[in-house]
Amino acid sequence: MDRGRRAARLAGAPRTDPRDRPPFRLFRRRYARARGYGVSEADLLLRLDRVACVRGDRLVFEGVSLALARGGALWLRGPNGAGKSSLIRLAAGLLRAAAGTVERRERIALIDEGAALDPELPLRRALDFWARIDTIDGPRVTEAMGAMGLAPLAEVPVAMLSTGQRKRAAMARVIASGAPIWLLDEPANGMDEAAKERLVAAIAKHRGNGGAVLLASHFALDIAELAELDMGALA
Ligand SMILES: Nc1ncnc2c1ncn2[C@@H]1O[C@H](COP(=O)(O)OP(=O)(O)OP(=O)(O)O)[C@@H](O)[C@H]1O
Repeated sequence: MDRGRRAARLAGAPRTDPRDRPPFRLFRRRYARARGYGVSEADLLLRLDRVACVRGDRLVFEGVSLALARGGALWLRGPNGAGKSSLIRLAAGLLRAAAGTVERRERIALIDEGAALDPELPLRRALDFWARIDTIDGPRVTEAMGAMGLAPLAEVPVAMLSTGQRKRAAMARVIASGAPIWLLDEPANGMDEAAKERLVAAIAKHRGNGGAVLLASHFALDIAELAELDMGALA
C-alpha cells in the first residue's frame, strides 16, 4: 500500500479501494456477543474501537474493533506476524494505537514473552514481590501457585525453571493479581498437557468470577464459549 493511501486510511477516510478487506471476520456468534451486542455497558471490561497499529513504518492492521465483557473470552489467531502480540500490547497500553481508541475499564494482568519475574529469586519470593506491588496477600499467591502446580518449586530460583515451568509461574502471577482483564500472549507455549489443563481451568474459573480473557495463541486450547478473531484475515 502506498504511503498516501495508508495515511488517508489512518486518518479515517472512507474505504474506496475494492481490495480493502473487512476489518475482522466473524467466526462464531459468541464473537458478536464479545463485541458488545446483547451485552450491557455495565458488563464491558475492554473495548477497542477501529484501532490501527503501525510498527516501524508498516501498517500491521487497521479497523479492528472488539469488546470483552465479564465472563467473555476472545482468541486472537493467525500466522506469524499477523499482529496478535501487537494487539495484546495495544490492549495493555504498552503500544499506542495509530488510530482508534482503547478503553480499559478495569485492571489488567499481562503475560507476554517475558515472565517479568526476578531470575535471581526463588519462585515464591519472586511472586511475593509482585504481590506487594499489586497489594495482594500471601494466601492468594499460595492459591495461584497451587492452581498452576508450582508448590514443589517454591524454593527454586526462577532462572533454573524450565520454559514450561516459567510459563506456569507467569500464569500464577496473573492469577494472583486479581486483575479482571487477563491479556495472555501465547500463555501455553512450552506447557505440557497437564499444565495446559491447569491453564484452561484457571481461565474458566476467572471467567466464572466475572473476569475476561484476551488470548493470543497459535494453537487452539480447549476453552468453552470462545470467540475468535482471525488476525490473518486482516493482513
Ligand atoms: N518492535 C518492533 N518494531 C517494528 N516492527 C515490529 C516490532 N515488533 C513487531 N513488529 C512487526 O509487527 C508485525 C506484527 O508482529 P506481532 O509480533 O504483533 O505478530 P504476531 O501475530 O504476534 O506474530 P507471532 O505469531 O510470530 O508471535 C510483524 O510484521 C513484525 O515484524
